Amino acid sequence: MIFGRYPSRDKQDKAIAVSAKKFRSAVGSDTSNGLFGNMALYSRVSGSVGLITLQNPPVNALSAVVRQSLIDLMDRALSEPEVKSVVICGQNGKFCGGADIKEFRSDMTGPPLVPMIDRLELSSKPVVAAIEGVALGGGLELALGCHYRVAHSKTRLGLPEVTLGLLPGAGGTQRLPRLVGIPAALELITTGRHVTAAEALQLGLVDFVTDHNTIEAAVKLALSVAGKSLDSRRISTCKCPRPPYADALFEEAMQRVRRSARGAIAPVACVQAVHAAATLPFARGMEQEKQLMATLFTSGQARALQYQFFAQRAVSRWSTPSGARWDTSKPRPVHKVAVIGLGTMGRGITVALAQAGLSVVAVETHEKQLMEAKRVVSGMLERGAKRLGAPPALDKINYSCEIQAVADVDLVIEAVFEDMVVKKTVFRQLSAICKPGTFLFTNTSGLDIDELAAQTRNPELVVGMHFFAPAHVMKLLEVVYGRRSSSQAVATAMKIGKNMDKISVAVGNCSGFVGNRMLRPYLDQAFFLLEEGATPELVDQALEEFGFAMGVFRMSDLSGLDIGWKVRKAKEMVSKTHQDCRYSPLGDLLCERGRFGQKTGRGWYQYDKPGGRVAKPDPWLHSFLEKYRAQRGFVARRIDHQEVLERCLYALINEGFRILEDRIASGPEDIDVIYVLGYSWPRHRGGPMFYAQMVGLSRILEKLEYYHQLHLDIPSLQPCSLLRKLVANGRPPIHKWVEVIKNPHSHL
Ligand SMILES: CC/C=C\C=C\CC(=O)SCCNC(=O)CCNC(=O)[C@H](O)C(C)(C)COP(=O)(O)OP(=O)(O)OC[C@H]1O[C@@H](n2cnc3c(N)ncnc32)[C@H](O)[C@@H]1OP(=O)(O)O
Repeated sequence: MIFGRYPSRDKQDKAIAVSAKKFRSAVGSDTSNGLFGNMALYSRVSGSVGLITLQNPPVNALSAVVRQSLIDLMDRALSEPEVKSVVICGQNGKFCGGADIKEFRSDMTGPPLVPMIDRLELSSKPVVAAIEGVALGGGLELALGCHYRVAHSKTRLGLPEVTLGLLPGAGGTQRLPRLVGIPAALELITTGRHVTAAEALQLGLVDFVTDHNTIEAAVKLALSVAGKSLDSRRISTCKCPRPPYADALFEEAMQRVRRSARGAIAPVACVQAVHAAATLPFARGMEQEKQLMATLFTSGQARALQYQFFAQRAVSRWSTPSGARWDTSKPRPVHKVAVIGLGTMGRGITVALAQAGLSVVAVETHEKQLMEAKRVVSGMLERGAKRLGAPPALDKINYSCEIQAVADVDLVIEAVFEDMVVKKTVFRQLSAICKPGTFLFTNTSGLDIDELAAQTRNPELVVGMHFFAPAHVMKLLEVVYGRRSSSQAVATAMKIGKNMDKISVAVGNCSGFVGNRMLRPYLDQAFFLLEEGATPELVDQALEEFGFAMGVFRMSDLSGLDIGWKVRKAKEMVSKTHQDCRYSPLGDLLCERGRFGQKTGRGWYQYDKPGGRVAKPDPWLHSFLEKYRAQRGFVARRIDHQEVLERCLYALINEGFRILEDRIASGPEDIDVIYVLGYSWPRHRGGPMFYAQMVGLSRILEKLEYYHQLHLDIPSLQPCSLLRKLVANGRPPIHKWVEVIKNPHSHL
């Protein structure tokens, strides 16, 4: 099976995994001292080197038992007179993925990391870290407490705590700037970026990089430095290099994180902690780090970010209401894929597939458009390859004007225009042309998968793939199963998504699926607020202060008002009279006046020219809104940010509960991952469903009831029965909601 953007990585991992074992047997290690707590192994190698191997699969996280084992084994190495130096490594080719994040949810027990690392650094015998696979967070902080660091060339290193709402609280904020300097430390700690071994070497983060057996190289180094002075090797005793422009550097870093953090507090605390390293002695800097960490550790933002970390992993364990599951459904091998339609989405999908190592047949019916697509796709591949330092996968793609060219592929991704009639025609053609068993996937943002499947001979082979633009960049993929999609088709779509380096979420078939279905009531509320007296600026400001990258109107201008207009016209919403149910024609009226957003230079805002990007309030729009309100009997009133957030977000959340109730998403994590990765929901707020839990389900229910009473003609404000049920069931924590959904009589 050709799967994986990094086809050799598994092999490499396996090779590294055996290296510690092989090394021990090659040098004739003495493991008679046995295992300690099963979380770290001690052996003596090459006569005088104590080798400690962390053993906590899958990533050798520093759980309480591992920390205790490490302390015990270090004491042992120090007490054995034959041992002159120590090497620390991790089992299965992974040095250490950091602290055990699962432990953060409960009261922390076991020995704390900070004194453990301090003691390690104080050791009279040299300690060498043999770093393979990953050294992240507490794992890298452990390595920084060692006196030497040897890394395998394929290792990734970093301090990603900021992405979990924390800072590197085991001395990382104090040791890293002393080792690599303030500018690099600031960048790495505030972004959480992983660096390659080559970059780590350049920065001075590691002392030596090897392509061969890392433990062998580390032991060799340990033997050579035994007995030598460690004075200059203890990072905590080094002075933090402070460039003359340090103040400006911190000022600039603080401005940068405030601008980009969208309200997240951890990046700001990270800058403050590094500032302490630059200005205070080590011990006082550590106190500062501890204080800042204490605030972050118990914050709602940290809980939200850690929830999102696990949610992004949990979505791969998909299930459907019919009983299909990730662990019982096997994907079918796929070698050759066709993409039909090379517009913006088709091009991005082609790039993502080729980068994943798959052979692609790219089809566009008109020669001129095909050539243009080829030029653009090649450019995208070349730019991507330059970034990754790899050759571009140009030879993976064959271009064709003939749909017959797809006859022998294993899988087709149709990416033609978002129009049911056009897509149905293509599906009928595909069903006739493709070899038996070919999967037929459609890229759509909300069309009915069952209707398309009904055009084919084998509806079980049809699945929806909702890509997000740009398709080769965006991490999210909604995999949409229809009523008749086979579990193998779903499993294959999920696997292809993973190969394209995406986080795929399996969802059921309904209008708009999960993401766009929830967006509808959110957008409606924004329009209604304009009718009632708000301006686009006010609504956008409230949403951007909440943490969205862009407010709803700026986003609408960017993506183009005409897109939604076409959909509404197709659904005959524009021409229909809306009697019982409130409908705002504001978007339609703007489109009728040619105001499509940035592309026409006018939309909810004005721009200096068509294609301009800087949104400015538009006096024309304000007077248009005034006239509109007067004509339709709306009396403008003062609307504050709180109402904007409650109306827009609670309506969206309410739809999320309906989606759970309808079993379109199998759990709240699916919705939250979709919203964070696809709709710019602020990650530090976890996602809409996690946010609902943080706000309190009773409050959400109460507010929805309140607004629904005021606006009986807006059904989306009517609290859904699942929300009522959860409140009636005592507001269980988010991970227990599914029990209530599956068993409506549950009292948990
Ligand atoms: C007072 C406190 C003092 C000090 C605090 C120190 C702070 C830290 O160290 S915080 C942790 C910092 N580390 C990280 O953020 C790394 C997180 N992990 C990853 O980035 C990746 O998992 C990876 C290590 C790069 C491996 O990636 P991959 O091979 O793609 O596997 P995954 O699917 O991501 O993970 C496999 C499996 O392991 C679980 N896991 C990973 N890291 C941790 C961890 N640090 N703690 C607990 N569990 C971890 C992950 O959840 C997966 O399991 P699932 O069951 O599938 O969820």
